[in-house]
Amino acid sequence: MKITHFSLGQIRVPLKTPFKTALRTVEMIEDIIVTLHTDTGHVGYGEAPATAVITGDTHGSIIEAIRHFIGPRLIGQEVADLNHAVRLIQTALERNTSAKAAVEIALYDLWGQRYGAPLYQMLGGGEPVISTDITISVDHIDKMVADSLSAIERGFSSLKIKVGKDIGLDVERVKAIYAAVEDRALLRLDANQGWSAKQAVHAMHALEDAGIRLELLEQPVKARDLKGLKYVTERIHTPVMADESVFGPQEVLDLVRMRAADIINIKLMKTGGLSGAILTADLAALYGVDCMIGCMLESSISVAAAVHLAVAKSDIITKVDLDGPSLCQFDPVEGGVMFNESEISITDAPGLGIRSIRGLQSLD
Ligand SMILES: C[C@H](N)C(=O)N[C@H](CCC(=O)O)C(=O)O
Ligand SMILES: [Mg+2]
Repeated sequence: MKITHFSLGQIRVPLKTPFKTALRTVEMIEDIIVTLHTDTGHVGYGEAPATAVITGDTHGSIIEAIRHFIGPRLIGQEVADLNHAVRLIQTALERNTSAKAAVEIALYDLWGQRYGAPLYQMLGGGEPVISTDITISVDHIDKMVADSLSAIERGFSSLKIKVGKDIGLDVERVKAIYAAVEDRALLRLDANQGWSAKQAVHAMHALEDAGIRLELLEQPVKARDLKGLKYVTERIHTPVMADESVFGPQEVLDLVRMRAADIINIKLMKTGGLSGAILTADLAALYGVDCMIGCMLESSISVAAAVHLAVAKSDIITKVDLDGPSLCQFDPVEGGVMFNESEISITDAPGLGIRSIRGLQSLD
């Protein structure tokens, strides 16, 4: 099975409710889709969101990176020579992790199809069912409480509460949600870099002293502020997770050396795809650092790849934040992974199992 050509497209999927974090507000997923075609008639699909505030990737940079740097290198490559093709992708240009991730995902999709097996089996197997949390956007307190209760009614037992907008209000937000939810869901906080280290410690002490038990606090301080992250980690009881501070293996090593956080959030769009995510997870495991698998605002194309990885690495990846598809008004994918609110399951279909993508607009 050889890659003959590639094509680029875009999907637009409105969100059920605006996604609001300390970094940005988004109402629609508008991701770039890459399709790899082969001489056997098989197609592989990948997806990249333009999360400029985190990865630096824009629609323009993703298209340019794939069209002129990464895609042409894959023409004529044998899918079975996976490691060689991955190397071509990863060395095509610096950074551009979302563009690399999209192409890698499409390649791994083909790799599974080449051997007639679902991707998770190719990656080592596992129980093909996982459950995800759901994000509660930062908003007025009443709205966040209502959104949390509605998520519980939809069957979610783990809520990722976005904070980081206003320190005083954030404490009140979490207290109100905690009281309303009672013990029906586990709460995770994500400040998306919105606090200073001192503010984070102050806020978390206020919550901990009030008897509020939280599963973890994600990325309280600026991405580059590893000293600040360490300052927070050393002073609060709640485990601290690094997200924007850790893209791949290099940052895992920095984090481990400094003992700056307890957990890391692995995302395919930060690692440049599955190969980097596997390396990152294995390295974290070597140092006893717990892992979450997360996503950006992605639909069920690239999130499917993360699901396959989560299943195959469930011994290392113990926390799941793959709620992108649950935030969408509709699923643009025919086939593939089944997203049913908090429950995510994988069928026996080879690769990612994607049969077609609805509403895919060509960019060629
Ligand atoms: C969608 C996911 N639950 C999430 O919250 N991801 C964010 C970044 C998403 C974005 O801004 O596109 C995170 O973990 O920080
Ligand atoms: Mg985060």
